[in-house]
Amino acid sequence: MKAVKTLGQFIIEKQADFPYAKGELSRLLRDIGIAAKIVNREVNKAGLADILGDAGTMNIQGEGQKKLDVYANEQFISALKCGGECCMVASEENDECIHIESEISKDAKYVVAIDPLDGSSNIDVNVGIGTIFSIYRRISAQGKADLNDVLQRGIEQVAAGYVIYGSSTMLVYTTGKGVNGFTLDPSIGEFCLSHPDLRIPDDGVIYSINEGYYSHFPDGVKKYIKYCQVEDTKTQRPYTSRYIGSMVADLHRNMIKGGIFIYPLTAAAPNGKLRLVYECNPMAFIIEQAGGMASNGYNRILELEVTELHQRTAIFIGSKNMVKKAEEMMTCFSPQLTKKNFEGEVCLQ
Ligand SMILES: O=P(O)(O)OC[C@H]1O[C@](O)(COP(=O)(O)O)[C@@H](O)[C@@H]1O
Ligand SMILES: [Mg+2]
Ligand SMILES: [Mg+2]
Repeated sequence: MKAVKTLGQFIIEKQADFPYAKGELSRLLRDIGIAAKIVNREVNKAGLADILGDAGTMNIQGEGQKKLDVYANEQFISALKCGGECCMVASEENDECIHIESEISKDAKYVVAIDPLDGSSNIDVNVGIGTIFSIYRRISAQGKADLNDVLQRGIEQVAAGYVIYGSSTMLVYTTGKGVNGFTLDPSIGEFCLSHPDLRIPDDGVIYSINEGYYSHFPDGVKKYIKYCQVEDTKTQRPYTSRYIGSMVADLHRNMIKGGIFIYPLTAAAPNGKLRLVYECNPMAFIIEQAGGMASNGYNRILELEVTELHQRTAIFIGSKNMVKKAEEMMTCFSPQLTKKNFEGEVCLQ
């Protein structure tokens, strides 16, 4: 019989990798795991629990919030407050950082950035959704943490992970020593190790991009899409197009099967849509740790300067050789695309 290893057991075992650590990061990961289970419980009975639909409020980015966005945000923040290992949270759903100044958190060393519910447009239709989190060590001196603690470049992340609420619920995370995946066993209420040492294939046959915006894409992206569609038996093209519209679900599939996920700058979103701090950096850390690559079309996502909490970026992420090919197309057909020169770009049809 195969022995079951729970997330809690795994975290404790892995603490040996950090001999000088005192267990704070382990407890922080445990707190996130607890909140994920609570959110999962609501997601699983969403149609019954008056938790579908709009909350009637907007976040700072002008996006209408769903009830589940608000619920998940509250649950993760509350778990981080109760856990005592986090001094500040940055969330997609809050304009400003939330300071945690309770007695138990006053010496906390970590800050957390979170997208509590990723794939909001899929909530009401029972399609895979997720949570994304990123953990940094605070860099400010004692006292109240400040914005700079969370505006660190992605390479400074201590840990990152995602939860996917799909046909099963999984928590996948890295602390910079590979990637491990845990499936929630509902019968015992525990995340159990199911995908040890996850690796993304170097090549893949799946490309994921919202092709409905094709006419708004930069020329480099259009050329790459055409490349994906051209018949070539040697490289197994044409590739398959798969787009769920939840970054977590699209990337999780590509992680397992191999593939690329792209959300470029578009004429309608000239800064990109996805957020660097709590969507792109954590996913880039995970994918790189699994052997993949993440770029904004020209540069490594993890090395981008972070100047704003809700900063957006273009992203090309997934199997190494696919991302390299897409970068090649960007460099050739849309060299150094920025918001400024993109607005005037004449797009190829
Ligand atoms: O509908 P679009 O423009 O294709 O955007 C889909 C993308 O937006 C997101 O839903 C944004 O995330 P949120 O739901 O957290 O705002 C991604 O998960 C997804 O990849
Ligand atoms: Mg999101
Ligand atoms: Mg979200």
